[in-house]
Amino acid sequence: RKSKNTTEPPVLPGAWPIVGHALRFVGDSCHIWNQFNDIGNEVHDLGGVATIHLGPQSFYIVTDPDDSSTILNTCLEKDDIYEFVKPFLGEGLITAKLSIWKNHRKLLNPAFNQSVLDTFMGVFNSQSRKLVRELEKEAGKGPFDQWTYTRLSVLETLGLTSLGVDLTDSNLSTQYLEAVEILFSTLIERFAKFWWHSPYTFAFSNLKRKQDGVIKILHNMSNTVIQRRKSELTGNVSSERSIIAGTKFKAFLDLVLELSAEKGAFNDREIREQVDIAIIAGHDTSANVLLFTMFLLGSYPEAQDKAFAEIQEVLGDGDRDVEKPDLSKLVYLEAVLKESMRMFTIVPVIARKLDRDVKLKNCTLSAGMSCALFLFAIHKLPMWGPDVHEFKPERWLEPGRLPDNPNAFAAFSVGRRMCIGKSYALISMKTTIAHVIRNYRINADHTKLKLKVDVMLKPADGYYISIEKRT
Ligand code: HEM
Repeated sequence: RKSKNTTEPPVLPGAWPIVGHALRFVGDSCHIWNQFNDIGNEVHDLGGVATIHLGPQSFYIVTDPDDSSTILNTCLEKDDIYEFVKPFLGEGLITAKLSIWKNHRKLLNPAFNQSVLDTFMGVFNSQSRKLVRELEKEAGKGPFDQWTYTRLSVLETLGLTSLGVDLTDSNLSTQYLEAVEILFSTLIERFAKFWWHSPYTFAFSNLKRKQDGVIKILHNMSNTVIQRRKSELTGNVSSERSIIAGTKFKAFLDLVLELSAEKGAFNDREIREQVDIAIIAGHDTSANVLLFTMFLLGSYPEAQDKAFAEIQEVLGDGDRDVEKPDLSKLVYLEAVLKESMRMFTIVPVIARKLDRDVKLKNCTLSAGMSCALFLFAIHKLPMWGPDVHEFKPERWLEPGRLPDNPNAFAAFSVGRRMCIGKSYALISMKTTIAHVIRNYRINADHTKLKLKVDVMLKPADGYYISIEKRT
């Protein structure tokens, strides 16, 4: 494409005729993750912004935190690459076109208000206790994969809080979790094969047929959730939680249903899309951060001892619930979570469509182009210090240890399209870890961890830890 822009960023060396850099991505999801890392380093060496070509398509890659923040604050339109997931998520918040997103985000923000989140503390505690009970069967028995336990727990918690439905009794959740994994693997396979980027070529692939099958299972889950909640509300079974006591706020699904019934804000398809987004964005993210965090605590016994000591100091020796005032006192635990998200940025890359020319520090990006923001690479820049590759929760607490740059941490993204569930995630994760660490000593070995990117960053061979009951 011809651009009038004369200050374009450099092209990453090594492009081949016609295919450009696409051959770098030929391989499995571990290989793709390794390529992301290498490309992140190469782009950093080129000044933090560069262009890559995947067949006929070109992407800017950005690893500079200030440039990344400029883009995220200027361009709110999601890139065409998000079209891959639209058969599943439609115009839900994550994938929505800007014109739809503006209105929907404004309508849905109140469902994540602090007053709503406060009312979830009971569920966060009871679900964490349930997880602790479930884990008991693994205590003292050597390494096990904590994947199923934690993801199921987080999914059920999301059901009981934002969605207002009890999914603890159904095997729908287990089926759903398996389908999500398959969907993510099909998305990354499509990304790696640029000739399938076009919906016209993709339509003829076996991969598309496989994807359609799992999307049916995923939509079955959201339709079931909506039906259950609707019938509960009509039967007035749980009208108590429908309106959060003492506030004008409602939890997510109740708000969506109310806005639909009273203001026609969402049609049936849009209700399902919002529920799909809430489930996928709300469970897989927090569950992955929890899994990586437990893994890291198991690998760094000193950090685990410090976290345990803090939990005992704040909650006492007994077994009481984590309450709202405790959350702000669990400062080391918060540092552990942030450091875990820095080390393992589970949403490693996000992308925007540039709807205007964007002037950055050393170059200007052209309107109409795609731009991938390498959040994981920002978290590994030399500005984090010589110990950038080490797990050091202390860096979040000791003055002068963090980069001066406020854009250096972007695990929840930045700007107006950043994560709507950030506070929900932090509160629920803190509560869960506090209960788990209070009950078990974790052991793990991070040196054996092999990573892959399946849309989200994940371990290639499972999240193996072992646990011992604390006496
Ligand atoms: C530790 C956990 C989480 C992490 C690291 C995380 C990260 C992110 C990131 C990086 C984005 C931006 C995506 C993009 O620009 O393409 C995002 C968006 C979003 N997240 Fe989260 N998230 C987490 C938890 C949650 C939870 C618990 C919920 C809901 C209950 C949630 C709901 C959403 C939604 C709806 C969006 C789209 C926002 C918009 O475009 O307006 N997330 N999240």
